[in-house]
Amino acid sequence: LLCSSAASSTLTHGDADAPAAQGDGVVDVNPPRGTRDFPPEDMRLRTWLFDQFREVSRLMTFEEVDFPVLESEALFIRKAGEEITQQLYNFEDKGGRRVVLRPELTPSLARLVIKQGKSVSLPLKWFTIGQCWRYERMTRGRRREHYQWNMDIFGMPKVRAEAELLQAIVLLFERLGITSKDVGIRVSSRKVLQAVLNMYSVPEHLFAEVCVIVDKLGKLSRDEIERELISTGLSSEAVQGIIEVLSLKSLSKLEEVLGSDDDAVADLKKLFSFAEQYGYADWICFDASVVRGLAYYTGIVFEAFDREGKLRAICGGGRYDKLLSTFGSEDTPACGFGFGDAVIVELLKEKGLLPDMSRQIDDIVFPLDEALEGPASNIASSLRKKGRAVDLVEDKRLKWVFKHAERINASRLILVGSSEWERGMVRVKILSTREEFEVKAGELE
Ligand SMILES: OCc1cccc(Br)n1
Repeated sequence: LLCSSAASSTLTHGDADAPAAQGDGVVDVNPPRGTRDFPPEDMRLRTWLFDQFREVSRLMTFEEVDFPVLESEALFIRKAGEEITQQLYNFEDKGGRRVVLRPELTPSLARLVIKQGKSVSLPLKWFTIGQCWRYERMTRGRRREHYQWNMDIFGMPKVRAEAELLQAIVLLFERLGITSKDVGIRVSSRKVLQAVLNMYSVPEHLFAEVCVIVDKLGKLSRDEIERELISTGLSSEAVQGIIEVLSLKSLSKLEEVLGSDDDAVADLKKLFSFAEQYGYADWICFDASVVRGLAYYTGIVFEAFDREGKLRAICGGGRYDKLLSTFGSEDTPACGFGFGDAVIVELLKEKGLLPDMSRQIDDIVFPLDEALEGPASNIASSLRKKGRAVDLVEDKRLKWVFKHAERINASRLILVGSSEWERGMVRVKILSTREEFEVKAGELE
């Protein structure tokens, strides 16, 4: 199929059913820009990572849910200027419906909670792992898709929910061999910002927009942030007050500014005391500058970062008690996080923690001549029914079979040869010890 003259990554096509040709009749075999293929070795790594996500979800007794990658655009139309809503992978389907490839999972989770209505009892602890999309001008060459593990708790109004979610994140990191020396989790509350805006009588409807701007602290210059805040109509005193409070890194300082009976202070003190009991206090730190970039957060917010500061946020989340009413439903307290599949792999590479992802199988069954292909099928079949992963090989020279066994880390090589078969036997080679012996075919396990 490969066109001899074209580069190896292109295909020619002869027949009418072949994919539409581009340019001079060759199809680009690369996936669409900003997206990834997962050939076997990459897929083994991804499966391993997702298995860790699932195991932590099991330990935390979260139930897995799923929903379509395709969602109604209406679920993501928000006016706060978030990057995520400005890069919607949106289009009109053949029925004239406005749809999107979802950019995040929380709105779908919320939609499903609303749909389930009274049929579910609270609190709900749900998780999902799903591909999310954004259409970003490829100027920065960034990816347009990634997979996210989301853990969300509905119907738990107190900071117990945040404490549970933080434990899930720490359990995950520890399973991957990452320590609190490698990663920290910055924790704050949007109620801090709410308190400051109240001090300056900033109208409620500006809250989400101000959060989205303040989330760019550290990404944009302070002047740029101040300009954007002023452009929303905030006074320069309010802007200075926001910047000053959000630079606080100590909870006691925050208490001095906001007072002990402030909601944010009470929530955070409770959360940090829980952290001591859970045993993950050395992972978390108060940082008032954390607001996260999603408009719907209303309370505690958090994000995990690599302490060397080389990477983007590893995961992040927070409380969103008012999201459901934006979909016309009764509000239900809610809290969750998203954990992407890309930054964590960059971190594991940095730390030399990528697991060995080479193939491993149990047995290779190989008939030494054509007349024994039938018995070889029988042997392979019975071993598979006993739970052995069997690669049935034929039409190959024995030298190739030994190389193949090494390549795919087979534990045993089972040779079906005519002299042994006449006596009802097969020859077994244990590849790790080179041990070799005959076994009755019917007694192979
Ligand atoms: O984290 C924002 C985001 C959303 C969808 C796809 C990708 Br890649 N990144």
